[in-house]
Amino acid sequence: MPRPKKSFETNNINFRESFASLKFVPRFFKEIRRVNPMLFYANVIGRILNAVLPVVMLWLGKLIIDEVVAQMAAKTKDLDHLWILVGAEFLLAIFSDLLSRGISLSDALLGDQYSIDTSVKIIRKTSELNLAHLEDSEFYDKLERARQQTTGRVGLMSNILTQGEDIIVIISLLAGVVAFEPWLILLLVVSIIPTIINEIKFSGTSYSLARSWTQERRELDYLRYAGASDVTAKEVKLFGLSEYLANRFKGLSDQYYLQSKRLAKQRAGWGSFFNVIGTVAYYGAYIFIVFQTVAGVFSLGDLTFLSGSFNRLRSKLQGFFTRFTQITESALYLQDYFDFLDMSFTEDTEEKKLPLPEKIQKGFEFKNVGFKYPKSAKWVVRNINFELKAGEKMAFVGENGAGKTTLIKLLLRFYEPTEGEILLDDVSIKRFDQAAYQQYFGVIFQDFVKFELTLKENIAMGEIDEIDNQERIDSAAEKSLAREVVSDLPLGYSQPLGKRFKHGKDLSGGQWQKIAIARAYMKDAEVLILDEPTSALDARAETEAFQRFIELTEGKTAVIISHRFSTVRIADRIMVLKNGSVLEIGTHQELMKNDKLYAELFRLQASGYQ
Ligand SMILES: Nc1ncnc2c1ncn2[C@@H]1O[C@H](COP(=O)(O)OP(=O)(O)OP(=O)(O)O)[C@@H](O)[C@H]1O
Repeated sequence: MPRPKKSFETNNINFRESFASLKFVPRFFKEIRRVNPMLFYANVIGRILNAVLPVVMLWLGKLIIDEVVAQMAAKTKDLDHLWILVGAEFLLAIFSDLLSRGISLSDALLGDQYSIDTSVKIIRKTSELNLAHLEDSEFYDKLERARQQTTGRVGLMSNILTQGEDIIVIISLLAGVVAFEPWLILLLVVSIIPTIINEIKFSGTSYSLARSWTQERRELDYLRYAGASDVTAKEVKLFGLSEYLANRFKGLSDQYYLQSKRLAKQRAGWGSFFNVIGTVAYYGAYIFIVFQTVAGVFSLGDLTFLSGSFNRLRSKLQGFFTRFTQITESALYLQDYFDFLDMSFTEDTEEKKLPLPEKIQKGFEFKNVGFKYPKSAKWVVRNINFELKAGEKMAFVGENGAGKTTLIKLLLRFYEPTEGEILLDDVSIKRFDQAAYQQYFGVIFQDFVKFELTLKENIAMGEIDEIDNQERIDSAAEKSLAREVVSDLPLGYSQPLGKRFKHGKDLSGGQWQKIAIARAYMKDAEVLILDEPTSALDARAETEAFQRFIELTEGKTAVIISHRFSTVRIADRIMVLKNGSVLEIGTHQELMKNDKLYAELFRLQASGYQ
């Protein structure tokens, strides 16, 4: 389906809004200073020194020329003073060069450290989010904007510091010019006004364009990934999707390119026009200075000092305003970043949190639980009533989309029920601290993560603090049948998994699952949840894995979701879900006797094996 043409003008940011974003700059600098205080202060001091150098150099230049002219006219020449001046200028030139290099170096180092710091902050913040955020596309846009510009923020730092430096340069040059000829300031103002108008005109436009395209940019990233990644390569090749994906990518990028080009052309066009006006004003001033020199009011040294100062002032002021727009624009990204860091994910209940029971006494109870996903009007589950008793092994079965995983997400407090409540030992689970409560569970989801790290790390992810506890890792691998995977691999536990990195080895679906199950055993959790963890195991391995699971989790509470009835029947009780409601619940024998959906599905599967 062709995508409608997109315009960004509707949400264009104006100058006032751009200006307001500057309020984030102090916080930004506090963060940079915290990253490396020594380097930061060295940078600032270096810049202050660097700022006074231009006017000192110009002044020295003027003194040298005046001295040369005086010596030319003198009968007996005495060049000592002149050489001192030239020597001083020479030393200053070397110092200035070293200083500039030192500043660039510290900019780069500070920038690198700051960008590491922000990336770490973003990763940490993302872990505070709940699932509702992570499944919300608007939220992703925010995250994308916060993540973007990590390097842009580094540019922002040096831009702001340069701006401060330039303010000192401008003040010192202005003081010099005013001391000679206050009149010139008027011409200076005239020469600079066009630049200001130009900058105000375009302020915020690039940011607005980028912002209005956040979602599309994510789409472009995705298309790039879908078209060129090891994960999708098989299907892209077999179904011949490469052209389709490339064209879709190109179509969307071209739209962005065209808008961006239009903006760049407008900017360049107006910029050149205003610059011509500025140059005319500058030459007006220059002619004035030349006339005054010819008339004998100014010396030759004054001429070089004034024309040099005026020219520098003009370019510094122009740079000041252009940079100002760049700064406000980057500060808008800064706002996105701080907005993201400041997002509050704490629950709004003020009630004091209760301590979790050390051992579950009674178990969990779902009381009239109903749930709709955020922004969805559909009840995914409703009127759910059941108990998951302490120490019980319960299986959830039901057709695709019946709501099994959703119940698990509610039990884990990834979402709050829309109606009803869930109790743990007769206390609403909302009363416990969320993070502590979630630590209670060891969970393997059907879409568990295949970390492209070493095999050992993949198992240890279940309880990462125990990564050096080889005994525990061995035992988890033993219990989950992952031992044989370890011994099959040339590097054993140190084997990098996946194909992304050097020496990486990919595993079969079943081998990955065994490792994921080991992760669950790694954690000595009160409650274990396995959401279709054995779907890729062969029949023998699956039966063995489940038998072990039941034996090894003796006394623990567990929920298993599976579509294989031969497995499910081992559970203490089975809950059958249909269209978001509990259809029946009981032991295998009870449900067979009931002769409803469970019995029907069981027989259907059993007949398939005959
Ligand atoms: N994040 C979500 N946002 C909106 N709807 C969702 C979301 N996740 C699941 N659903 C919907 O909720 C319903 C139940 O999904 P759920 O994953 O709980 O089913 P399931 O019984 O585990 O299915 P399966 O056996 O296929 O894994 C489905 O109709 C699905 O479309």
